[in-house]
Amino acid sequence: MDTTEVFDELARWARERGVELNGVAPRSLPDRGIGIVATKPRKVNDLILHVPASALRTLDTVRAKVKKSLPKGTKVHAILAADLALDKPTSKYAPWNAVLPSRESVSTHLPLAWTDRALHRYLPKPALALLNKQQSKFTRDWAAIQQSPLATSIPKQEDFLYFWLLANTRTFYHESAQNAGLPKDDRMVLQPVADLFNHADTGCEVAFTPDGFTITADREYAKGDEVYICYGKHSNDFLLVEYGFVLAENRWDEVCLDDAILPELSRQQKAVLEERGFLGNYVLDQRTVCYRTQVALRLLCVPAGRWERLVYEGEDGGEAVQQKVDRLFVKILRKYHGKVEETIQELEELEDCQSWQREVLCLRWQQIRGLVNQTIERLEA
Ligand SMILES: C[S@@+](CC[C@H](N)C(=O)[O-])C[C@H]1O[C@@H](n2cnc3c(N)ncnc32)[C@H](O)[C@@H]1O
Repeated sequence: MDTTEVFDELARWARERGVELNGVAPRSLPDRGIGIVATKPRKVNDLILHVPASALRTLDTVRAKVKKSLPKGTKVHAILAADLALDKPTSKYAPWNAVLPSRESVSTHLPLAWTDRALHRYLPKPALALLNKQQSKFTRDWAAIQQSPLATSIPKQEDFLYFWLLANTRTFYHESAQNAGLPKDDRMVLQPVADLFNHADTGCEVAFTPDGFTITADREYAKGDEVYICYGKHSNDFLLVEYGFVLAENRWDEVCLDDAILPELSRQQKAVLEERGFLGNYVLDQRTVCYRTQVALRLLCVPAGRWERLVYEGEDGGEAVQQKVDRLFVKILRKYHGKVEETIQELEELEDCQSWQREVLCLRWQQIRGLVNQTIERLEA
């Protein structure tokens, strides 16, 4: 079957299960696999997709054998991944499975699956922290599989990782009578066709009731336009680790400045900040420098006693302190800019990695450099 036939077959199969696609259809798109495109003009508030609860893949649709085999307390994420892994080509989900991204695509794009783990050291600090959390969850879930009778059916870790990452990138949060008693992070479901929408920082409205999901147009779409949803107000570090891409334009993006500011602080200053709950997690976005950063910079600019008054009595220290803080901040940002440049250069010279991985890491650091530059210019204006 060619791709058009595969998409037509999916749409037919989905409609048979009560899914309504109104003037949208899946298409292959450059650099982002499959996406959803308007097949006729769409107006604001048009209902473009409805997926009834009966068409969802949930804990309740998982084969009894899978559920029974896994230890009590296994996360729904792992259960769905195991169920996907055990699907045969003749599965009733075959037309849906036919549009899943390939193993190669997943292992190229998602950092947890990168075979060259040395590349992880080029992830910005928040991305690396997220990756480490993801790794712990995967290790826990893989241990559950290995302890169970499913270990013989899913013997290879890389196979389970592929399906685990599919579940990670394609599930939606859903509340129903069936999952009401479960922890929030276990209320995960897979839904056909809706899982083909790509992400933008603003997108169509996704809503659910116990009866299913609806996706409604957030604006007008011309025939041929790609229709996006927004997976959440995510930074590019988050998108890179959780979904394997970064956006060129992302109004929710932010940059962590810990590697710029922490080296400027003495051990004693770090202890003071730690005690007061202000050590680390310094963040810059397109418009603002976070309050935590302002607090840390003030400690570098005024005597400790005055700093206490500034922080605890809500004084900002006036124009004179702010100017001192801004001058110091520019100096710190310039130094950090140099480090970012070095990272970009190192990445550009990397040879033993896939070009996409080098490019996405370079792009991320170029975005960080851009935000740092923009802030220097704003402070100096
Ligand atoms: C829920 S799926 C969306 C459908 C997916 N494109 C596919 O081919 O099946 C999420 C995945 O789509 C890709 N994706 C979503 N939005 C993207 C975007 N704006 N740019 C590039 N890739 C995107 C990422 O690979 C992500 O992990």
